[in-house]
Amino acid sequence: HWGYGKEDGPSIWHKNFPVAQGSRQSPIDIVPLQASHDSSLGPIVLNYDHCTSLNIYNNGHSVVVEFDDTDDRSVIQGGPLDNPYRLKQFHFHWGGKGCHGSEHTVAGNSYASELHLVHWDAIKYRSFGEAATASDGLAVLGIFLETGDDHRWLHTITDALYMVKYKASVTDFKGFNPKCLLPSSLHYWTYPGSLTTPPLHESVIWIVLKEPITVSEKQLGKFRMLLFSGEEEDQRIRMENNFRPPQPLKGRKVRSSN
Ligand SMILES: NS(=O)(=O)c1ccc(NC(=O)NCCO)cc1
Ligand SMILES: [Zn+2]
Repeated sequence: HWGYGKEDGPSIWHKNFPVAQGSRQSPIDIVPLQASHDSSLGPIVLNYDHCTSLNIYNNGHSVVVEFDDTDDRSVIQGGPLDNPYRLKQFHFHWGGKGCHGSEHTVAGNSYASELHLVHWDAIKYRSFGEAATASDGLAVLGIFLETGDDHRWLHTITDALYMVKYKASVTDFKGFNPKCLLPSSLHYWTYPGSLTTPPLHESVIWIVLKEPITVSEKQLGKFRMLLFSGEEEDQRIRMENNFRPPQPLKGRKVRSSN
């Protein structure tokens, strides 16, 4: 199976997932000065007030908070999107102690971590699975995390991580609204890309916020106590550096909201 190690990491994924060498792969290095400002790009609008988080689980690659996406209770719309897209889950990517772990980079600089809020177009497609294989089926909102002061709301998540230490462990996680994880500005870059993990489907409209949120090294350290490995496995492999490096732009245009 795929992972982030020497033998099963991003440089090997193309063997089982040839689209890894496709024309619209993610993440990318975003070069602000080369992004084209597009005045037709309106603001993104997040309607998360009636969102219903269900559980938090360790899928062996990241820690994921899942939402009830059986109706349009929490959606993202506006910006480059033609329809409202339903929130399905969010998860993180991070580095090892002291080194960086974001997936997207900005003018070659990486952040300590990156949060992905994954949405799908439930107007046009009947399921997440169907949307995930369509060229415009998914919209992922990327938020950079930099280290500094404690984040006042992230502890709700980090306090639950000990419950999902091992791969495939899951626990209830109700009443969490990810709106508390947004920075003050919703200015963004947007470009057509892919899932950043296998199956690497080229089905994502990426919306990457320019402003990072600040979390403490202590809070980020709690993500690193998670394990890639399952409870029954004898090897205990710390979950860290679960990020794919930037991929070739291949002529794609990155647009800037403003
Ligand atoms: N890192 S990412 O591009 O945001 C991403 C989001 C969803 C997936 N896959 C997913 O949601 N599969 C649904 C069932 O596992 C993979 C990568
Ligand atoms: Zn991700």
